[in-house]
Amino acid sequence: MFIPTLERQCTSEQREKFLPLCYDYRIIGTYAQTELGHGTFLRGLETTAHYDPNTQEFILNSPTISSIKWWPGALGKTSTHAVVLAQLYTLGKCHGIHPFVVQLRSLDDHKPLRGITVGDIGPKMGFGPNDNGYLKLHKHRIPRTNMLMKYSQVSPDGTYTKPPRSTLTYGTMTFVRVLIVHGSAIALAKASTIAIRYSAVRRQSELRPGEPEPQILSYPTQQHKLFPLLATAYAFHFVQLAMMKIYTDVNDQINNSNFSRIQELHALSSGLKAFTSWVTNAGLEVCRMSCGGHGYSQASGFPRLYADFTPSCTYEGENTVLMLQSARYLVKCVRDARSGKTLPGTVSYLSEDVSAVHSGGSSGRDLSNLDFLISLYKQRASNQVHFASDKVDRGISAGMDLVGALNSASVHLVSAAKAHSHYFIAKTFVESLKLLKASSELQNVLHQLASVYVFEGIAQSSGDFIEDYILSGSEAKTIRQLAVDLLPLIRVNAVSLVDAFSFRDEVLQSVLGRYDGNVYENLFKWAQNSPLNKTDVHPSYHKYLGPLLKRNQSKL
Ligand SMILES: CCCCCCCCCCCCCCCCCC(=O)SCCNC(=O)CCNC(=O)[C@H](O)C(C)(C)COP(=O)(O)OP(=O)(O)OC[C@H]1O[C@@H](n2cnc3c(N)ncnc32)[C@H](O)[C@@H]1OP(=O)(O)O
Ligand SMILES: Cc1cc2nc3c(=O)[nH]c(=O)nc-3n(C[C@H](O)[C@H](O)[C@H](O)COP(=O)(O)OP(=O)(O)OC[C@H]3O[C@@H](n4cnc5c(N)ncnc54)[C@H](O)[C@@H]3O)c2cc1C
Repeated sequence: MFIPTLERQCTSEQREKFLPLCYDYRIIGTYAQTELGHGTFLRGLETTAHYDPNTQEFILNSPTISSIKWWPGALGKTSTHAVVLAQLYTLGKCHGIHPFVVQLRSLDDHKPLRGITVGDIGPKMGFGPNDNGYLKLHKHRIPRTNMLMKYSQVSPDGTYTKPPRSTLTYGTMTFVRVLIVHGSAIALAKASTIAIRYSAVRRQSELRPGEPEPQILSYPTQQHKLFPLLATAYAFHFVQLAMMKIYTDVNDQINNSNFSRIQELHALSSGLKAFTSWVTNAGLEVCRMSCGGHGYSQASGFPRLYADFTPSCTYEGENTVLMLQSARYLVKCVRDARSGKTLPGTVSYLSEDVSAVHSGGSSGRDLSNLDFLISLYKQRASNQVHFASDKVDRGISAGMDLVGALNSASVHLVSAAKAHSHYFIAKTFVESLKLLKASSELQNVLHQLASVYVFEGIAQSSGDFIEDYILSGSEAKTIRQLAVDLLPLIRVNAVSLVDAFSFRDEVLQSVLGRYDGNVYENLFKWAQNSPLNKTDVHPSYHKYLGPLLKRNQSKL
């Protein structure tokens, strides 16, 4: 995050000064924004940067215990520099959060500089090798030119020039949220690879006396656990491509001072980061548990995969908060649509009248047709957004201010943002396959994946579709059955579909997911390396177990 922030927030002179140092690894940096007391509420950050026109320096301070920077990756022991987000004060006025480059450690002996106290925040659930750290600043001075001044400036006499948009400071976070969508796709693909390969190797239970124990991948329940997640990994692959394209297009516009789509990008990236990381987080656990006891071993690769992925739901914007950000924009779009404004691409459906198109219960609708089902996802999203938006309006009519009305409707706003994200993902998956240049056989297999993703997505949220009369109960039941009917067809290609992710064994880090499937031999070999097996009799025997046993034996 250090380098992308410099790339996006530096003037051209600052780029020339800082970026070569980063690219050549002459300095190592981190992004120090979060504090002990604030991670989500950025306007509440307490670190201060007071401008001293006499020396043309900023004086940085951590004025309170809660202002200590806390969590930034590699801050504790590794980084020599940081981008520090601080409240800018100049000529006695506060101008809000701004980014500053701060050197933390000497480039000679790596010792912290004067006014800098840094350290590791202690063991965490995962990311063991990463020294997430703390930073306490005490009257630490940096040159005026260390404030990143692409969008806002402080002149030598302390005069402040404000940015075209205050939220341009938040640009790096949007970029990393887009990366996290990619991270979700990768994590779920890894977990699917491990679980499906292992399920093809593992044989368990005797269905009928005398019959060989079947591969657990042959059980419909195992397929029902794993194949929708495999399909989701493929869906997220196509979504992250679409998301990155939108990000790149909007970022190019921003670089040409066209800020017209910055809100749409923020809302989409927030919703997709939250949606994909929540789904992946839950999916990793389903994959682990589908591997039985061996899934719980470090040898499976799941414990580390989960411990390292799960903070994706928290960092870079806590998921609930991001869903609320997305929903806030959707509510604004409903208002804009009602006042006749044209809505941008990813939200234009909110100005369509989808209510009459499909009333549930009419017979003869082709429930296996993906284009038709995507229109139902659209209707569900539109209904939920309008419902939540009407709740906000009713709150305001009842005398609340906008913030109060948004807060009182926030549970429904999160549901609406989830439905919006889900619609975008399902639509993107189906549309991406149409554009794919692939053999008919491959198209057929991918169509099976898209179908099971779309069917299962409705089955798992059928209440949404039934409550709004988008589907009748019997239609929802039919779609649930369509998903189950697809499972044996996907079974045929399941191992090939995870092999297609082509994770090397060294990357997958899983004995269960080995490409050669030679699990038991390698589990036994892996166990030999357990530290406890260094000696046949563990030293602790002589201190504890031995004396205990001997003492009790003497009583016999
Ligand atoms: C190539 C291979 C790749 C391989 C893939 C593998 C990748 C793996 C993943 C990557 C590694 C991940 C490592 C990351 C480690 C964690 C780093 C961190 O956590 S760092 C720390 C992360 N920390 C966080 O994320 C902190 C989360 N908190 C926040 O972002 C903010 O405090 C807030 C958004 C919640 C509120 O902000 P506040 O100032 O109170 O704003 P208001 O709510 O009052 O809304 C005012 C207006 O601003 C608007 N707007 C807001 N944001 C944006 C935006 N970004 N833009 C545009 N607009 C934005 C908003 O819509 C509204 O508009 P309107 O309605 O008025 O028109
Ligand atoms: C592994 C890891 C790495 C990290 N790396 C970095 C880094 O490199 N740099 C950096 O600056 N930070 C980093 N962070 C910090 C991270 O960005 C924050 O933890 C994150 O932004 C969430 O903020 P918080 O911890 O204050 O949670 P909080 O915001 O306190 O969230 C706690 C609860 O409050 C709820 N909540 C908060 N606000 C609202 C609201 N408005 N409406 C409804 N509910 C709300 C949330 O939904 C959540 O359930 C990292 C964190 C982790 C875990």
